[in-house]
Amino acid sequence: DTGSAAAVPIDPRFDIAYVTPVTIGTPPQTLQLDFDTGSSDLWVFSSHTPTSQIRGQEIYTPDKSTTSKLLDGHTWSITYGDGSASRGNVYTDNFTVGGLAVASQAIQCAQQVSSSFTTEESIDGLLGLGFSTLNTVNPASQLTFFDNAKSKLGSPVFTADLKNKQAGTYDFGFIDKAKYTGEITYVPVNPDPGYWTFTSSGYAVGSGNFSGSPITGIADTGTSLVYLPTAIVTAYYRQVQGATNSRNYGGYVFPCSATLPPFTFGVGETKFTIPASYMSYAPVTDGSSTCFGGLQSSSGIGVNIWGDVALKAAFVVFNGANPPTLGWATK
Ligand SMILES: CSC[C@H](NC(=O)[C@H](Cc1ccccc1)OC(=O)N1CCC(N)CC1)C(=O)N[C@@H](CC1CCCCC1)[C@@H](O)COc1ccncc1
Repeated sequence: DTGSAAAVPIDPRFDIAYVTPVTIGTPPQTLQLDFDTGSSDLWVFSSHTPTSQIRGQEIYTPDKSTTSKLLDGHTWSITYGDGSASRGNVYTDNFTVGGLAVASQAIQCAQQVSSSFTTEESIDGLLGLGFSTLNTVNPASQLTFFDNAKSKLGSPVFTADLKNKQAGTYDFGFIDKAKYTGEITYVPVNPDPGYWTFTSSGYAVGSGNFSGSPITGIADTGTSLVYLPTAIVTAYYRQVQGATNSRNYGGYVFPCSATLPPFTFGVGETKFTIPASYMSYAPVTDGSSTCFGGLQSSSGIGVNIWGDVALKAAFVVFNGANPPTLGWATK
C-alpha cells in the first residue's frame, strides 16, 4: 500500500507550520494535523477537550465512531520545545492518511491543551513521525502511524516535499521521482535520541567559502525555523546590515528591507542552498518593518534543528529501514 496527502501552510503569508488531512473512525471524521518528525505522539482536539480550550478546531468524538475503543487506564502528557503542552487519555480507532489505512491506531485525545494550541485554530492536533521510543503514553507507550503502517508499505519510507508558501506533499511507502532532481544522497541516522538525527557536512554563508565542520542535528518538520550553533548564526548575520540579536523578540531581527545572503548546508557531498527569501521568516508583528530571521541560535535548545526553512529547500526521504537513514535531494 501507499499514501499521499497534501501539506498545506496554515498561514499563506509565511510558513509557520503545515497541516495535512487525516480521517479517524467509522464513519470517518476528518481533522487537519501537523505532521511532526520531531515528536512521536498522535494527539487530537476531542470531545474530551474543555470547550473553553477549543477555538475553531475540528474535534474527534470517539463516541460517534463504531470502531473506537478506550485504551483503559492509559494517559499521556507532552511538552514541546516552544513550551506548548497537552495531555489526556487514549483510544484506538481506524485511521487513514491519503488512502493509507491503519486499523486500531492509538489516538491520544486531549483533555487539556496549552493556550498556544487553543489560539492556533488551524491545527487540530499533531501526528508524530519521530521514533516510537519518544511516545509519552503510560503505562504502555504506543506506536506511531508510520510504525503501524510500515508492514503494509512497499518500502518502509515516507517523504516530505514541503514548499514555500504553497502546498507540498507527504508520501508514504514510495519515492516519487517526479518530486526531485539528480540523485538522492543518503546519510546515516542515529535513532537513539528518538529524533531523525543526522550530521550535515558543513555550511556556507552567501558566496563565502564552505566550512566543512560537521553539524549534528535533527530533521524536524514540526519546527518552523533552523536552529544552529551560535558561531554559524553570528557568521550569517554579520552579512546582514542592521541585524541585531534582540532579547525583546528572542532572536536575530533585521530591517525587512535588508539584503539577506542565501545559506548553504552540506549533506555528504551534496550542497543545498536555502534561498535568501526563505531566510526572512516574517515581520516581528503584523505590519512591522522589522523582520525575524529564519536562522536562529540553538544554544538555548540543546539540539540543532533543521526545520521547515531548510526542509523546504529539499526533497527529504525518511527511510525507516534498519538501520534508518535520511535521503536528501534537490528539487
Ligand atoms: C525549538 S523547538 C520549537 C518548535 N516550535 C516551533 O517551531 C513553533 C511551531 C509552531 C508554533 C505555533 C503554531 C504553529 C507552529 O514555531 C515557533 O516556535 N516559532 C515560529 C514563529 C516564530 N516567531 C518563533 C518561533 C517545537 O517545539 N516543535 C515541536 C512541534 C511543534 C510544537 C508546537 C505546535 C506545532 C508543532 C517538535 O517538532 C520539536 O519538539 C521539541 C524540540 C526540542 N526539544 C523538545 C521538543
